[in-house]
Amino acid sequence: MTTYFMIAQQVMSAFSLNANEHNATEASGQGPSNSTSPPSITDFSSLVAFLFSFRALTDWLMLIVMGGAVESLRRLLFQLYFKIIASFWITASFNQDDSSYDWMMVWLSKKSSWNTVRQVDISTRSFGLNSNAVIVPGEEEDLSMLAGRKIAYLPSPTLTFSLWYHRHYITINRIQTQTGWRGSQEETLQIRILARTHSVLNELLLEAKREYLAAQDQSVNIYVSDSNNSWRHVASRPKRSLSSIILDPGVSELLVDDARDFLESKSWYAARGIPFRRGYLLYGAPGSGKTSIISSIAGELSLDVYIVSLSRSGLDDAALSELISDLPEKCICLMEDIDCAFSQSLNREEPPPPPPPNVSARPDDGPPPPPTASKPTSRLSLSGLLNALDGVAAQEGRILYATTNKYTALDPALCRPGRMDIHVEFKLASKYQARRLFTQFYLPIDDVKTKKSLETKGVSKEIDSGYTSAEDADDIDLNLTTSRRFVDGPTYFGTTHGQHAPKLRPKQIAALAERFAEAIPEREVSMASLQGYLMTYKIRPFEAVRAAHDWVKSERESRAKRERA
Ligand SMILES: Nc1ncnc2c1ncn2[C@@H]1O[C@H](COP(=O)(O)OP(=O)(O)OP(=O)(O)O)[C@@H](O)[C@H]1O
Repeated sequence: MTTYFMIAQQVMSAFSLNANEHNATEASGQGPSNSTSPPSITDFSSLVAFLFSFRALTDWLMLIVMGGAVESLRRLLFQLYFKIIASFWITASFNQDDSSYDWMMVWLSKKSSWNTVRQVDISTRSFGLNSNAVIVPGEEEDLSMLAGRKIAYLPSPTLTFSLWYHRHYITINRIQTQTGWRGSQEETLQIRILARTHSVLNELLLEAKREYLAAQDQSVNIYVSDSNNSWRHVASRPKRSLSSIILDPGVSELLVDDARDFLESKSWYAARGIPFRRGYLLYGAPGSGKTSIISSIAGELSLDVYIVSLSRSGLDDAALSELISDLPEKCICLMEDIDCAFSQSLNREEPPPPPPPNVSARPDDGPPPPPTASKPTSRLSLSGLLNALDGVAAQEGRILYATTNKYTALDPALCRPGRMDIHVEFKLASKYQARRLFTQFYLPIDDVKTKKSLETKGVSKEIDSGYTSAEDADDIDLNLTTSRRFVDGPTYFGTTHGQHAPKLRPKQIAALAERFAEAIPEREVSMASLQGYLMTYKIRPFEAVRAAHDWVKSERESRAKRERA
């Protein structure tokens, strides 16, 4: 320590000497010099010599060691302090891309404490919900008819919020981090709970998940793969009842029962060492209900649907394998139009198609060449697809549905059991289907049920069933057309929603449906076109029956024209 005093003395004496010299110069009348006069060389050299003397060096060393020790101690104390504090807290982070983030955001948005917070974010994001789980109080009554999107309070990302949950103090932070140079942001929700054990976090998570799923009970979640090969939630669709899809007798039951049985048989598969996977190949005519039945089954079994678009640009074997292995344990994986995944036929034995004819070589007056297949956009190979379906990385528990209109174009390896366990053909409409579609179209069972339940609750208000209340259908003007010309109003074609169909008695509908089915030839038109036809007669069931013969004739003609072309 004495060294420090000596150094200080040396420095002081050097400077005081300098100052004396400076004063003396000014006093002698020579005025201040422009250049600052340096301290004398002997003083500096003695100072430097002193600073680097052995005694000084040991003192320096001691100073460094002591400083280091004090700093280490300070850091240690702080670490200890944070560890002690952290031991009272449980911190959970929820990444924006994960479903749990949506659960928590919906859970938070429903906390009444947001009503009193002074700084909040307002959001119209539904977090994957179709329902009114995310709303600002009072919105339901005032704006629900007008607002397509519900609004909610969310914690502002700039502040830390706190609330009490089951007598535990919780702080909430929304952390936004810049992820790319293009300014894209990633958000993490961080929840800290003042608790010693995880039980309160478990409770909170289960509550959030339960509430979320309850709000979502009436919808099916749709996920698609994005360009980064990760799954992104894109929509929640209302569940479609199985009875609304009219297939040949037994087909719906076969598909649903088999899938349900599969989901309950995990241990059976494990005991026999068989991969716990199931594949269904739905093939046949376009517009025959393949996609519709899959979405219905998803609703029936409460499964999310993950759509793999095989023709997506940039999708290669590795990306597909990554996507499939990233599927959740129980879900539906849907590959639509599996035959269109490749530019070439999905048959390994078939040679590739010949190159398109040279345009200049074509005779000028010759017929135009047949349209060539569109350019391949995905870099997927058949073996890549086969590996993704049942390779080592393939996800257990998933149900695969593949649809195609060209069954014979598929490679046998793709269709073999283990990859596609059940193949179901979807044919063009039968008379049975036509009859049931007609009945369903003009006798909406759900509306009848809703009306009944409202009546039993004593609600006298007439509900809008989409049907006129004419009791006697025979009184209806059957020649009513959907095209109307008002004196001053617009001219339009189609059926406006305000126009209602006559309310028919079940017996009348059955008789009409029978006549309608007689007019529809067996397996000639698709269910989708039948549905389209009935839509044009939405309010005119009698006319729909009367015009059915002509419609079938015109359908045949246009099909023949298409085939000739
Ligand atoms: N069997 C059916 N019962 C009720 N509606 C049907 C049926 N088949 C088709 N539809 C209706 O036709 C439309 C198209 O059906 P969907 O997309 O399910 O057919 P698809 O067989 O998947 O056609 P594609 O092979 O062209 O994809 C839907 O609006 C659906 O309501």
